[in-house]
Amino acid sequence: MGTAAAPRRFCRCACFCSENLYVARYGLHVRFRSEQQLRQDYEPILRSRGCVSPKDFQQLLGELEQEVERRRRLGPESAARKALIASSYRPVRPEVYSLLQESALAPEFLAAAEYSTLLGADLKGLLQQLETVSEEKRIYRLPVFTAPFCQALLEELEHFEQSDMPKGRPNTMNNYGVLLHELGLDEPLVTPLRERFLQPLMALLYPDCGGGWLDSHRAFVVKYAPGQDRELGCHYDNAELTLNVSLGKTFTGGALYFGDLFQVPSTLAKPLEVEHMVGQGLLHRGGQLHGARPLGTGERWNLVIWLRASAVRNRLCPMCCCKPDLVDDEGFGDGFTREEPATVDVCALT
Ligand SMILES: O=C(O)CCC(=O)C(=O)O
Ligand SMILES: [Fe+2]
Repeated sequence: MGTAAAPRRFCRCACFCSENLYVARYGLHVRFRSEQQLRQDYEPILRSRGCVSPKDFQQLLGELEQEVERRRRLGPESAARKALIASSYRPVRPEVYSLLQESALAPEFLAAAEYSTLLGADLKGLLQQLETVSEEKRIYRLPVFTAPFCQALLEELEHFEQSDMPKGRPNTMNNYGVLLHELGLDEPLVTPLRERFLQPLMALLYPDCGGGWLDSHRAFVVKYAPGQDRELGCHYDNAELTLNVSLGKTFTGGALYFGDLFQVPSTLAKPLEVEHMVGQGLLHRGGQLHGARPLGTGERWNLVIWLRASAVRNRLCPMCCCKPDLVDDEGFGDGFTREEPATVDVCALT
């Protein structure tokens, strides 16, 4: 008789509360453990970016302390929002909450995923089904959803955005947007998309970055509009791999730019500019430095899926670049696990 496998517990790395804190005013990511450490590590660069007076520094310190506190509370607060949304939010497009159907996916995406599952499929063959945006940076593009599905998802996200429901924000760099798991879209939409379609594709495209070992994700929508967020600073994702799908609406500007991998010391002197194409998704390595140029006109909504492989990140946390210091977390946490993923699910065979 088979016993249902216990749901896996995911963790985050303790560095979440001390590393990579974003200070928008000075366009800087900092490590923050104490005032003394902050001064020691960042005084010259902060000064060069306009943090000059003692008052400036005290203000920065206060903001960092607040950000650390916010990060500490994030897990439980997110779970509470999710529960409230599940009990009292009324979707406008309920069909996007039903289990992902192939009819929601672009034929090109289906074909590429299907090809990837074939015995004997190889990278060369798969590349014939995708657009190579940059061979050197290993950035690829392909249509992901059908136009009607994009439209339905966008309507639903906008309806939620305008509702009075509490909203968690994607990250410290985006103040607008939606976390898909809080909305209840992980189970019907993002997890099946990852497991059935993205996994085989990523296994061929990025076998060396955990593409064949994806076991969790963090999915969110970023929104850029006049008077709201308009651009995104240069960063790398807390993910092994990323899918970024342009959902619309109509807009100008907002192109993505890509530099080198964050581990490579470089100056971002000649980044690669990549325009969005509505309905299409870009695939890139999470560690590839990137950002978004300012929006010109209109509104830009993108679905971003940070794909994670515990087998890779358990060895080295991409945020602190050390062996992760594991802390139990809600849901997928930050994709770390205490055990390695099993190659064979023995439980399911008993
Ligand atoms: O603005 C975008 O489309 C990129 C978003 C992004 O890179 C991120 O949220 O990690
Ligand atoms: Fe990103």
